[in-house]
Amino acid sequence: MSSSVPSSLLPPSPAPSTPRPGGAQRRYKLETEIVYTESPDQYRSSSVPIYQTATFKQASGSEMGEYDYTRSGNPTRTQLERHLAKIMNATRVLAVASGMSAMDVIARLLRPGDEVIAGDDLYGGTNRLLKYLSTNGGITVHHVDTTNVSAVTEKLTEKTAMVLLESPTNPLIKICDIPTITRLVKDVAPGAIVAVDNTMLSPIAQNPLDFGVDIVYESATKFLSGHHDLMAGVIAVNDENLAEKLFFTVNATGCGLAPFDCWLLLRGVKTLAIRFEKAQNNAQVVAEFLEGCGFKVRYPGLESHPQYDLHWSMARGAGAVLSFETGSVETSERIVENARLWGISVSFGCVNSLISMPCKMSHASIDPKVRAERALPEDLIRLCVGIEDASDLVDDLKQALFLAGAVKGEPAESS
Ligand SMILES: Cc1ncc(COP(=O)(O)O)c(C=O)c1O
Ligand SMILES: N[C@@H](CCSC[C@H](N)C(=O)O)C(=O)O
Repeated sequence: MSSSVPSSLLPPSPAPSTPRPGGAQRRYKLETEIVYTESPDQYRSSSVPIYQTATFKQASGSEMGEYDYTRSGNPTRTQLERHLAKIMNATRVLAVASGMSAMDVIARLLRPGDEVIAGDDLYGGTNRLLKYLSTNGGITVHHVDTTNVSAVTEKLTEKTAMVLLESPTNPLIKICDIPTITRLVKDVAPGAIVAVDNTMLSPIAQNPLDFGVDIVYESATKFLSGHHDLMAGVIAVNDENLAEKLFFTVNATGCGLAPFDCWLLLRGVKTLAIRFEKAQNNAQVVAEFLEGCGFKVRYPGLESHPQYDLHWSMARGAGAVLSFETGSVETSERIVENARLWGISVSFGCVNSLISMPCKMSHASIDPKVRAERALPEDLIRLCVGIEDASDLVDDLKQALFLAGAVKGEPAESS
């Protein structure tokens, strides 16, 4: 990289941290790196300053500074991107306006005639964008069961330009073998990009870049920020050419994350480890409770999960999102409506616990016929577990299940 390239455009270094100026560099454990941010601020401010500005003045008409215009680069965004690069084991991270914006930037690598292989269970918004591209962009999209490696490889051809994976999937919590699929894609279609949506786990629990995938992206609206107070997306890569292509689109389309949202995300990410651990512990308690009630529960923390061993070979945690079926849409609706502590809301990764019916909410944009073909149960309830007291969460579910007629017995403490 030439030294004439402004540092706003340089790949953020995943270099070790230097907690004391001039002191020895050291790579700390992830939980430590997450809270430690390096800042070149002239006043050594503890919190990274918000550069709430659209433009930057230049020294003269011919001498251009590091930054000129916030669409192209902003110091607060640079700090965020460098921090995320460190915790995502990436050489370059791009912070954009939302998770779908991240997906859009990645999708602009595709050309008419290209083929994409994606899951048959995936976030509804991703499905919608892929559908749009197949209808209007000359892209062929194959939706396959990614838990079956052969189902993916059978669709690989010289036209395959991208393989798009979620693991766990949203909302059926299916797990795919990311390292094996990546290796096979690289063997058969070396030019194809493997992109993984890591939103369900975040870098604290899984890092697909370590398995050799080309791109990891996340909706930072979820765990990374953690409070449902901003929309953001992040794209992480280790290939500088790829990074430049993606950055071109970010700059050309103007989807870079705004300075205040960068600051909020930087603030939120510092508590990721502690939030995630608590939410995940709660999710385990809730999953075991529901399984104990006799429901079919989908959660990789349960040994009954069909890809339990595979999941734990890739991930350091089970996450805080689980889903279960009740056998009846009406029963599920009653459960959702009787929950009090669990907010009826889309999204996940928030400190508050949420309950939803994917087919009516987050995945409503998928045609009902397609949902049926892909065996997405209409009665599915998705729980996005937060950091409240676990017994309060279980008590609230107990009373909702009882009032909905989904379980027999006495309602729990539900005054
Ligand atoms: C797995 C997954 N990926 C991507 C997205 C898109 O993120 P955003 O809502 O930030 O655009 C979502 C949710 O919206 C999601 O659940
Ligand atoms: N109306 C929104 C729904 C957003 S769903 C958000 C999140 N990914 C989830 O899974 O809950 C839309 O149409 O995109």
